[in-house]
Amino acid sequence: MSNPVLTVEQLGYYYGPKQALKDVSFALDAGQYYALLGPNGAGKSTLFSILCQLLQAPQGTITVNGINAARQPRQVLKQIGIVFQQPTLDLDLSVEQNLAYHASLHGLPGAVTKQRISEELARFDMSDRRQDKVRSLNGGHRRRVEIARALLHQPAILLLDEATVGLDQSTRDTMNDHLRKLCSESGITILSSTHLIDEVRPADELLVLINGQIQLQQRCADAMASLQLDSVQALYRHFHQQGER
Ligand SMILES: Nc1ncnc2c1ncn2[C@@H]1O[C@H](COP(=O)(O)OP(=O)(O)OP(=O)(O)O)[C@@H](O)[C@H]1O
Repeated sequence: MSNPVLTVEQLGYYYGPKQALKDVSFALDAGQYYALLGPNGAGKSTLFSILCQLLQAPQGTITVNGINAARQPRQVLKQIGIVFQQPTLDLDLSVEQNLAYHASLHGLPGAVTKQRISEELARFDMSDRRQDKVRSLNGGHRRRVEIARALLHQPAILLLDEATVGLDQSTRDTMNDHLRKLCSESGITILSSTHLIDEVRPADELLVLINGQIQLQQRCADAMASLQLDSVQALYRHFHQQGER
């Protein structure tokens, strides 16, 4: 039987009269890469803001590793790492200082912090940039540091909100390779939102969110096969047209 790391049930959210999420339900398994695909305005950022407790949903239930987020919010936050759409590193601090600050917010002791920083920077091939100011890094390397930072407290789930926006194609490809490897090697679950169809790979688990509603949760290749569609683009078009109706 599957034992989901994250369960979302019947989530709803409104901005005034505008309903941004409607009856959103899904479950994520450990060690999988999930692509959350949806056009601008679909509700991806709203969903992420609720998952990391920046917004409170008036409807629905979120459970992480069996812990109810409404009842034990801090316990759940410890299980979640997030990289926001907008960069949030301090450009005038070094890579290490940025990471150490995050570790202190999570209450990690000094020795553990040093070791985790070494491990995460090594994972992203960034060890030699540890003492450099973030300002001196290119966009792709800054993103790597943000992802390393989000992993320092060893969350079960990593949320990436359009994390590859603004990066060139080859940097995006490298980043996407890194992220899939992270899931298979470390057992972490990644939920990565994007409106870029070419970021989704046939082996990914796919969640399609349109107009605040989940239209599909299935392995991308399986969904293509069952609908007899020959590309991720065609699959997305299919659900986009359905969502517009
Ligand atoms: N603060 C807000 N006040 C009013 N409406 C909002 C607010 N934030 C988002 N919305 C609306 O809620 C809906 C969902 O927005 P959201 O930003 O979650 O979508 P998204 O899929 O993340 O889009 P994008 O890819 O453009 O970031 C949209 O219709 C948006 O206009």
